[in-house]
Amino acid sequence: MAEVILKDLVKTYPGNDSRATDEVSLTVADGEFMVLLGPSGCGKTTLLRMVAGLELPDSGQIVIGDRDVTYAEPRRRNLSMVFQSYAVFPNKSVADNIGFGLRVRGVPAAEVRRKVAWAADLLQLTPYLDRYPAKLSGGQRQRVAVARAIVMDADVLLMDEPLSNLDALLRLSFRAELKKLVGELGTTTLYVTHDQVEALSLGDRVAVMRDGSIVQCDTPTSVYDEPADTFVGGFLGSPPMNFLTGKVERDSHGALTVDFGGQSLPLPTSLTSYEGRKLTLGIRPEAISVDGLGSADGEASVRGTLQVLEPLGSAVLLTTEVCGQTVKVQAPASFRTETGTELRLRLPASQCRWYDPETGLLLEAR
Ligand SMILES: Nc1ncnc2c1ncn2[C@@H]1O[C@H](COP(=O)(O)OP(=O)(O)OP(=O)(O)O)[C@@H](O)[C@H]1O
Repeated sequence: MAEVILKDLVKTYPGNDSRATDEVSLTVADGEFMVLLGPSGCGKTTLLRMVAGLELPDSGQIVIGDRDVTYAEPRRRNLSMVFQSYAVFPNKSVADNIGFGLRVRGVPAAEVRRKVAWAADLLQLTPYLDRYPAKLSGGQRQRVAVARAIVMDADVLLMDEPLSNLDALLRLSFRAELKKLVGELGTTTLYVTHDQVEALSLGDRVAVMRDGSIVQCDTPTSVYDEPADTFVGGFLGSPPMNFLTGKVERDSHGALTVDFGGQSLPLPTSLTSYEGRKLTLGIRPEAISVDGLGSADGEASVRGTLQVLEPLGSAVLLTTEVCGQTVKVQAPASFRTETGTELRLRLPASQCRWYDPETGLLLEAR
């Protein structure tokens, strides 16, 4: 196990104008499960491949443990990788697949057998050790790929979308298995995904990437509850955070409010410097309560016209319109009302995040 330090990593592929990674710095603590999350093309895989030694950075530094491995060959980095494609050898049995790396390394046969049995047991593959991959399910095949990676006793485990080839149910069960396994092993892990639910469920911390940079790196709770900018708030969550832009104005009593076009909310006192300027409110669909459904008194509210009601089983999703802007609300499963109805949407101040609409950055609101 080891700490991984990435410092100012820049990578530009030949023929591309923009940088695939743009001065990315990140420290992954010893034993930490770090998820790299972001949309397609944001540079996640490039970053992982540089850590693995499969790509060399133009500049910057990679330190694993106490060694600078920036330009070290992949096999000198003591890490193992699990890729999106199962990448198991079709002509080798499960046992031979799992033990392959150890045999290449010259580990004695008895030791290989012992470690294969250990990994197979952990990943519930013992009954399949003599089978060939063609006769395994997708989930079992992916477990073989993970088993092959963990037997290597690597300092660092790198995983690139390891669950993306699995169907939804398998993905869900294997995600939980993987979380348990990596937690037990305590290996420092870098895990790439574009699936936000996977990122939130697996990561000790999540580094959210955009256009070659890390925009926010924090615990799943923090990136979800306090998105550092409107991109992160809009990327995480299904449906994502609502954004409503309004102008800071004084009402008839002289109090500063954010006016969304006929309806307003009180302005947090720390944002009075925004008088006369625009502000964007960010609020999660599940943080909004609909009038009459047990919400506390004294909360600020706006009126929203119900446009669509979608029952989702465990909740209903309401699409409402507030001053010409769309606001999604997650209401209890039993909630029913006609479209066109005007609803009172309560927005607890503790759940409201405020952003500068020009920079998209989170503002400290008190
Ligand atoms: N071998 C390559 N040659 C040229 N450009 C590349 C190469 N690999 C990646 N890129 C470009 O670098 C940028 C980052 O790609 P990368 O694969 O790291 O993104 P990603 O976030 O992992 O995306 P995905 O989720 O789609 O795999 C993209 O613009 C991509 O087109």
